[in-house]
Amino acid sequence: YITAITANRRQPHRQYRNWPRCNLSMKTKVGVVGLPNVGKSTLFNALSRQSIAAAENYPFCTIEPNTSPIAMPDDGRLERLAVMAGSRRAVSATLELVDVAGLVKGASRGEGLGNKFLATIRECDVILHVIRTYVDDDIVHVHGRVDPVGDADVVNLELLLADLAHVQRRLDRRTCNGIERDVLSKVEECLVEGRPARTLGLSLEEGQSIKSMGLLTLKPVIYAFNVDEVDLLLDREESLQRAKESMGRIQYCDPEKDSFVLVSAKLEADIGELSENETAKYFESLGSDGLPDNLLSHNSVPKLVKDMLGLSLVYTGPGVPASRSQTTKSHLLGQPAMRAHDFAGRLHGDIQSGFMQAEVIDSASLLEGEGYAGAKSAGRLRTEGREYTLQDGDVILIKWK
Ligand SMILES: Nc1ncnc2c1ncn2[C@@H]1O[C@H](COP(=O)(O)OP(=O)(O)OP(=O)(O)O)[C@@H](O)[C@H]1O
Ligand SMILES: [Mg+2]
Repeated sequence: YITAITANRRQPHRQYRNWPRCNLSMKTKVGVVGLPNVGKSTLFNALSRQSIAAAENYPFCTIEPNTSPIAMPDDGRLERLAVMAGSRRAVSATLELVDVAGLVKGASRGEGLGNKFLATIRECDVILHVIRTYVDDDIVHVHGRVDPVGDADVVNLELLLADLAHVQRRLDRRTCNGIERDVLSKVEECLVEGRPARTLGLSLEEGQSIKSMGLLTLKPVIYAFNVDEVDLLLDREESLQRAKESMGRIQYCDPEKDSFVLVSAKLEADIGELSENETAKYFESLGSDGLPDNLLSHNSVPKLVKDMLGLSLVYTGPGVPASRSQTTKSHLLGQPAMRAHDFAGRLHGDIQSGFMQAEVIDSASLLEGEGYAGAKSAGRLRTEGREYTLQDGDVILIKWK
């Protein structure tokens, strides 16, 4: 194996490790959220490059959440490193995508599928908020009109109200004391003013004290503007401007941290079913010569998630089991980046306890040169100790006894 791993610092407590009924999945989850029938399942299928989720033209098509792993794109580094290392398999780091049921006005009070799907979003680490901007009279819009900013406001307000109710319920309890009470009071004030909790910029300690609440408005948000295929292909600049302008008008958001991406879920779903030849013809019929790679959602969205969460890809191998190639949550807690010694623990307890030193080189310079042995004889490998902080794209070989 050669494996790409996103760094984490924590292991579940030994006592819980094999406890089947406890959800201790440490994968980073991306929740696809939005009004009914806006294209969430279509985008989910495009991102997972499979047709897992039913995506039909009627609201509440999705009820039970669908989940699928999505690979972290890395500009082909993993594949090239695997060839260089002569690995039989290359295992990419993944994120877990969760396709949630549509949300409607009043969801925080239990309307629509209400609380059930809110619980699903609580378990996610990032929200991918799908907004319909394409116009198609045949596709039902629950409000009967296409209104990206209005739609986003409805969803954001529901998330905010759900958090407010959740926080107030907790504050009513006598067991809520000390730092937890202080932080929740601060959050309550912020929510009452119509600002999501993430605008507070809580410290690490403050964040930890209310972590178990799984507050929805504390999660980073990426807005996915689901545009018409022609707009994406031929009017990209204009669509981008329109999306930027909409971002400026969305309420109950964090104008500084929230980010956005343009997608055309329908276009990607369509081309996913065509052969290469048919795809070329399809683009020709739309007056375009193709879709640049960086516009495909499975390239753009995970990259954005990676940047927003500050995840880093680290390569290791051989001998590391594929199951270790998981993207984990601990980065999200704002902890300092991972050190070589923590990383060794991620691979195996014995490797951590026997840690001697690490040989490190960044993948770009390794791929430029003549293989690992070549890099070593040219003196380009660094020897680092246990305190070394891993950088994005590092290739690391840990020596242990
Ligand atoms: N960019 C687009 N242009 C045109 N049609 C689209 C686009 N994206 C999605 N659609 C269509 O919208 C319809 C609804 O899509 P989908 O089922 O993915 O929505 P959803 O948000 O998952 O709905 P629900 O909340 O009911 O599960 C489908 O018929 C799909 O083909
Ligand atoms: Mg759906």
